[in-house]
Amino acid sequence: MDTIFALATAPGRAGVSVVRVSGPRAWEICRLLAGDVPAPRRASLRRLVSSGVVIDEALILAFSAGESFTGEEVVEFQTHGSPAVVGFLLKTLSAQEGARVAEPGEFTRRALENGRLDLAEVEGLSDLLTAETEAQRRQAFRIFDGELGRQVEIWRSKLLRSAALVESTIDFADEEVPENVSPEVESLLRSLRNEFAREIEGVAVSERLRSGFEVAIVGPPNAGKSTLLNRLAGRDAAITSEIAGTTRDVIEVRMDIDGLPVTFLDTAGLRETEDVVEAIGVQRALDRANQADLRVVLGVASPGLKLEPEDLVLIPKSDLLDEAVENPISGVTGEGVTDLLEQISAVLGKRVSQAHLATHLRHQEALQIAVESLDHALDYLALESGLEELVAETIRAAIRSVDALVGRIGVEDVLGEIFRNFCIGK
Ligand SMILES: Nc1nc2c(c(=O)[nH]1)N(C=O)[C@@H](CNc1ccc(C(=O)N[C@@H](CCC(=O)O)C(=O)O)cc1)CN2
Ligand SMILES: Nc1nc2c(ncn2[C@@H]2O[C@H](COP(=O)(O)OP(=O)(O)OP(=O)(O)O)[C@@H](O)[C@H]2O)c(=O)[nH]1
Ligand SMILES: [Mg+2]
Repeated sequence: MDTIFALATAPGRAGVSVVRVSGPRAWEICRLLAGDVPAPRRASLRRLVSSGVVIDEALILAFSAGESFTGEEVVEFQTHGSPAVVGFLLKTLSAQEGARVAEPGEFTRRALENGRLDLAEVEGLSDLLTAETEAQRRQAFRIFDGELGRQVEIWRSKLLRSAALVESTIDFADEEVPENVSPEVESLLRSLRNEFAREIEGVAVSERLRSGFEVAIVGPPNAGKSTLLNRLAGRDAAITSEIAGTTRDVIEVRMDIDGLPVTFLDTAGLRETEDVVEAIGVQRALDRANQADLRVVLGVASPGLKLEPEDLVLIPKSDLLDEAVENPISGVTGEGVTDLLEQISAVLGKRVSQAHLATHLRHQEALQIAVESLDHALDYLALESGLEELVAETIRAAIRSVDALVGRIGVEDVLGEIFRNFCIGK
C-alpha cells in the first residue's frame, strides 16, 4: 500500500497551507522530516528539514492508524501558505520511499475502503465540497452525516423480517402451517414499496438542488426580459435595445436566492418571424423555457409555451402604466423585483422541502429496482401457496438493491464516477 500525499488546501498564496500524508509510512516520513512524531491529535510546532535545509517551521498534526479520517496513519503539515514552501515540501515528500502524490478523491477512497464512510456518505461529502449555497450545503450534509445509511438499516431489517416470515412457512410445506403469515408480509412489503416510491419522487428535486434550478424569463419581443435579467444580475449580462428581436441566444445568470441556486435564463422574444436566425432563437427559447423548473412570463404567453400552475405571469414596464396593476414588474425602476424573488424562493423552497433521503440518480435507480422486486413479491404472495421460495428470493433481490445504496455491493462500478468529481487532496 502506497503512502499518499497532497496539498489539502487550495493552491496559491494563503495564510496557511495543509499538506496531508496518509498510509503505512506516514509517521516514518514525519520522523524523517521533523525529527519525531508529535503526540497524536496534538498540534505541535516543528522544523521541517530536507537534507539539512530547513523547509519551514510548521504545525504538525498526527493521527494514528484506526483513528484518522482515512483509517490509516495520517500526518498533516500545516505550513506557511506560500507556493515555494508547499512546492519544496511536496518535492521532499515525493523523494520518500513508498510515497506518491494522491489521486483526486484518493484519501476519501481509502476512508471508504477502510469502512470509515459508506458510499452514500462519500456522495454527500462530494456534494458538500462543491456546495455553493446554503440549501445545497444542508442537503449535502444530511447525506454525508449518514442519514441514508441509517434508513437503509431499517429498511433492510424489515425486508429481512419479511423474508424470514415467508421462509418459515417453506419448511412446513406439506404439514400444517402454524399461522398464515401472508397478511403481515403483505403489509410490510406494501408499506416499504410505497416508502421507496416516495423517495424516488424526491430525487428529481434533489438533483435540481445540486445542479441549480432554471428559471426562464419569457415573453414577446421588447417586453423588457433582458432589462429584467440585468436588473436581477446587477450587471449588464445581456444586450438590451428598443429593437424587437435583440436577444437570440439563451443568456444564463447564476444567482443565490435565499440559499437556493438559481440560474435565470433570458430568452429570445417569442413571435412568428421571417428572420431565419431569430426563428432559431425563438425555438431555443421555447425548448429551454419548457424544460425549466419555473417560467416568469412578461406579458402574454405564446402558443408553444407550456405553462405550469406555479409559473409567474407579470405585467412588464409597469412604470409606464397610469394605474396600478396586479403583479407589476419593471426592470428599469426595479418595481416588483423583490416580490418576484420572494415568489421564486417560495415556489422552489417548497419543492426542496419535499426532498427526502434519496438524492442521487444512482439512489433512484437502486430504489426503482427494489420497487419492481417488491411488486413481483406482492404478486407472487397474492397467488397464495406454493410460491414461497419465489417470494423470499424476490425479497432478497430487494435487499440487494437497498444495500447498493450504501455500497455494500456493486461499489466498484460507481466509484470512478464519484471520485472523478473530487479535487486532489480530498
Ligand atoms: N485539518 C483537518 N481538518 C479537517 C479534516 C482533516 O482531515 N484535517 N477533515 C477531513 O475531511 C474534516 C474533519 N473530518 C475528520 C473526520 C474524522 C477524523 C478522525 O480522526 N476520526 C477518527 C477519530 C474520531 C474521534 O476522535 O471522534 C476515527 O474516526 O476513528 C478526522 C477528521 C474537516 N476538517
Ligand atoms: N419604461 C421601461 N422601459 C423598459 C423596461 N424594460 C425594458 N424597457 C425598454 O424596452 C426596450 C426593450 O427592452 P429589452 O430588455 O431589450 O427587451 P427584451 O424583452 O429583452 O426584447 P427582445 O430581446 O427583443 O425579446 C429597451 O429600450 C428597454 O430600455 C421597463 O421596465 N420600463
Ligand atoms: Mg432581450
